[in-house]
Amino acid sequence: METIKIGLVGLGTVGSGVLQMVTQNQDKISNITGRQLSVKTIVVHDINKPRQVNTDNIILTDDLNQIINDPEIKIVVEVMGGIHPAKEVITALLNAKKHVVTANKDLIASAGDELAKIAHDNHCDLVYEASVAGGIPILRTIVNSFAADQILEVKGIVNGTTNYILTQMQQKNWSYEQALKEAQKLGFAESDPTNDVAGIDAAYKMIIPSQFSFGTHLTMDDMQVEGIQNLQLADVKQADAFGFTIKLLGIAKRINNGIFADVAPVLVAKDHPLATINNENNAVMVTGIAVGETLFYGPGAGGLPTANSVLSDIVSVTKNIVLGTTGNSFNNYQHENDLIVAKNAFFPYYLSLQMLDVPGQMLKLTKLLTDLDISFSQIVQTKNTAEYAYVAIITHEMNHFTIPKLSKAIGNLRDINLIGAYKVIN
Ligand SMILES: NC(=O)C1=CN([C@@H]2O[C@H](COP(=O)(O)OP(=O)(O)OC[C@H]3O[C@@H](n4cnc5c(N)ncnc54)[C@H](OP(=O)(O)O)[C@@H]3O)[C@@H](O)[C@H]2O)C=CC1
Ligand SMILES: N[C@@H](CC=O)C(=O)O
Repeated sequence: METIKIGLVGLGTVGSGVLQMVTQNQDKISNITGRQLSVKTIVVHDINKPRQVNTDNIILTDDLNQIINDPEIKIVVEVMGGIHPAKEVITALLNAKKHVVTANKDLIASAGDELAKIAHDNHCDLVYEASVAGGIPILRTIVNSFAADQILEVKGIVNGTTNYILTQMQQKNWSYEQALKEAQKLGFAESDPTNDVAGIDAAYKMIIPSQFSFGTHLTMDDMQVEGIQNLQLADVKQADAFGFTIKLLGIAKRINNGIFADVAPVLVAKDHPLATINNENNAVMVTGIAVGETLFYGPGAGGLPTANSVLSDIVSVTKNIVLGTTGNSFNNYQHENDLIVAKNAFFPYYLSLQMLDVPGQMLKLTKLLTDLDISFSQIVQTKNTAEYAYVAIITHEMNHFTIPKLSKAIGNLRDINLIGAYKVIN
């Protein structure tokens, strides 16, 4: 049987999982594709670093040219991460007529269109199933299974690290720092976890299925992005008392002819399926006009789950090589949407405030809310410190542009502070 040689760029959490899966699943892969696959060369940053996987009979190098100039290597997996030099690496690989599989959401969200054109011009495949929600096969599902339906909304938990942290904080009372450290040890977090906790990793990921779903390329500037770094344990507990679990959610929804997209902590009703997604697991809910609500669940991070998505891409590229059908875009749907439609987005909100505990304060607060047309269904006031009270409110549906107005109005006061303002999903 003919063998297709593979190159890897990166041998960390995901690269090691890919090497392990290619080695251990030979029989099934060759049965399906009619080709043997074997990893020939791996490019890493530091060739002297001890490795947790067996690299016997594999060339381990820090020189990308050993892949670029090797005509035997047809498919290259980029799992080094980051935007630079990954962009230059993938460009060079495509120009050298290598098919590329990547798990790099930062890069695909930022420069996916440009790289797809380079791939097309070189008759090469560029595929990236693992870039969104790790082990959940969501992108190919949207391409194939939602090909004819009109997608109205894609929302979900698409960052494993933050979901792991929130779960440990909620269920085990771990501190934020303790939970983050463990997520790093387990290989879920990015090498610099800032993007995870600040919601940026989730925003990069939301850009990709949004493009597949709505045909419109969002950029980071089209989205409001808020992470979990400022989330207070008091709000986690109060949300729980109100009957909600706080999750970092990405939401992209069609409103009239436009798209609303953001990433932020959201209070999710405890009986909503997304509230039950714990640890590093992710879930993506896709709502189509014809099909209604669908939910895709699985591990969103980790070596082997992510490697499984990479392997599904490798198998698909291999089939294309065998059939002579390489060079087609992963996603073909293009559609003009107005991106600035967010003014029509309405949600109930959870507001938490700290205010000086003196007579007349509650009246002052409710007047301030009324002036902004904010009405509410639940309000709780508890003693916080000797001087201050903590107030938590669930509002009726309101325009999300009201939040900056509220923040500004409260910012002018000395005796009331807005601590948190999070959307609520029932
Ligand atoms: N970890 C996860 O659960 C998931 C990760 N991803 C994505 O997969 C990609 C890889 O992530 P992960 O495996 O966690 O990352 P790691 O940090 O564990 O591994 C990165 C690898 O890339 C190598 N590398 C870094 N810079 C260079 C360079 N300039 N030249 C050559 N090699 C380089 C490193 O080499 P060395 O070992 O010598 O330091 C290392 O082997 C990222 O895009 C990430 O966002 C996607 C889904 C899930
Ligand atoms: N750091 C990411 C890894 C997968 O994309 C996450 O935690 O989800």
